[in-house]
Parts: sequence; structure tokens; C-alpha cells
Amino acid sequence: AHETSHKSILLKHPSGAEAEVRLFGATVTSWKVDNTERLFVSKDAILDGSKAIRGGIPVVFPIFGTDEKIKLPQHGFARNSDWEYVGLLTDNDEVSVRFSLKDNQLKQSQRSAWPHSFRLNYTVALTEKTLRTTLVVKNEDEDTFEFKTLLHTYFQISDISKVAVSGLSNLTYIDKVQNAAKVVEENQKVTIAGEVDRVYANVPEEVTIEEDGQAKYRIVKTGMKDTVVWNPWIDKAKGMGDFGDEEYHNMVCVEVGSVADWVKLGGGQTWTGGQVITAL
Ligand SMILES: O=P(O)(O)OC[C@H]1O[C@H](O)[C@H](O)[C@@H](O)[C@@H]1O
Repeated sequence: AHETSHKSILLKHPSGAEAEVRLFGATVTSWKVDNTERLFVSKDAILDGSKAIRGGIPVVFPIFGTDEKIKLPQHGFARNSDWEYVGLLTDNDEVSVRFSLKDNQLKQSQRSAWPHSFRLNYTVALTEKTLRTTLVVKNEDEDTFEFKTLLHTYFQISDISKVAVSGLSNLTYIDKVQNAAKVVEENQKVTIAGEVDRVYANVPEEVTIEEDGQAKYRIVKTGMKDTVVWNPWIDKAKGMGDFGDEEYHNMVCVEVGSVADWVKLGGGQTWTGGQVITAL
């Protein structure tokens, strides 16, 4: 299985925009607009399929974090599974690639931890300035199952002290740095001057990441209820073997997902969620 983890698909758009997606975890590991890399991948990221890639856009499914009842590694199995390449598509101005992950592709330990029949279809689509990542979850069981899912996007920035995230004001967030306290966001713009790890619930569809007062990325989510803002800062950065001690200066994670509550999906039903990110 490891040999496929090195396989990647390079999407090229006529405008020159590019995206690279690895079969391992269906992880987008590069997104270039105007010849500039817009995603952060750690220089120490492990790319041999032995653990989830530290950067790009890992797909988090069927759990977010860990769960005392569901014995899966943190953030579930999707980001460290070998997905199947389904095909490439050019439709109007979009160049896209599709991957799938089915329950019978999982390791036995994963299937027994989350014993449901399912199929995931994941599309990565490129236009000149946008990257769209859409996940479709199909419940192929008779019975309802529930899951949490999130697109763990690492945005490339040049200086975390100049970053502001707008579109989150007046929302309630769970602050993982304050023992999961519920806090109302009173700032128009969220800035980062220390470890930040927050799950904002019921977030409007559009959030913007600014740097030095300039809007750099726009994130428009569909079907996803929540948005996580994460920066590990100094101590957590030192504690991650696959993340450089100083790299927290150059990334911010703004992660669209449905993670505050479980998504319930009836037998035979499908669920769709995703994001369109724009390089501004
Ligand atoms: O190290 P990982 O399993 O990739 O998790 C990295 C981070 O993911 C999310 O952002 C969570 O909110 C954080 O609590 C976690 O530290």
C-alpha cells in the first residue's frame, strides 16, 4: 500500500495555476497561483505514508480529535489511508480530480473501530484563482451512522503576527486552550499572539484571512457548520516532530468542518460538504 502513498496527481489550469494531490489521504500538498505556493507543508512533513501529512489539506473523517468510544487515531482514518484515483475532469473553467475511499479499503482495525459501510468521494477542482475541495459521504448501510468531518487547511502566510481572520465576530467558540471553555468572539478580527485552538460553531459561509491589512485568502464553505482556527505557537511547535520549531510563524489553519456535533446520515443517504478557497 505504501507505494501508492508516493503517487500524486498534478492538476494544471490553463492560467498556470497548479495543485498537487497525493493519493495518500487525498491530501492536497500544493496549490500554486501566480507561481506562488499558497498552502503550507512543513519541511519536516513525513511523506512516506507512515503518518498523516503535516500540511496542505488533510481530510479529517469520521472523527475530529479523539473519541473515547471510537478507537481511531486522532482525526480518523481518511487522512492516512490510500485513496483510489477515480479520474480527471475538465468542466467549463474547472480542472478537477476525483478520489474515493470505501470501507473495504480500510485496515481491519479501522473497520472494527468504525464498523459502517460507506463511500467517500472527494473532488479537488482548480480555476485560475480558486481551489475547491468537496467531500461526498455515502452511507451504504441500512442503518443511520454519524460522523464528524473537517478539511484541515494549512494556509501559507509570511508572518503570523500580521494575520487577522475576519468573519467570526459575535460567534461562540470552544476554546481548546482554555479547557474547552465557551467564549463569545468580541473581536471583529481574530489575531494570533499565542497558541490558538478554537472551534467556532455555526459560522457564516465566508471567512477571510488577512495579512498586514490585506485580504489574502477567502474561504467560502458549503454544508460545513463550523470553523476551527489553529496555530500551535512555540511549545506545541517544538512538541511536533514533523513540524519545524519556527514554522508557526508561517502558517495558520482555518479549517471548515462539521465537528461541534455529529452529522447523522441515514442508510443510503449522501451528505456533501466543502469549501472554495480563493487566493486574493
Ligand atoms: O497533530 P494533528 O493530529 O494533525 O492535529 C493538529 C491540530 O488539529 C486541529 O487543528 C485541532 O483543533 C488541534 O487541537 C490539533 O492539534
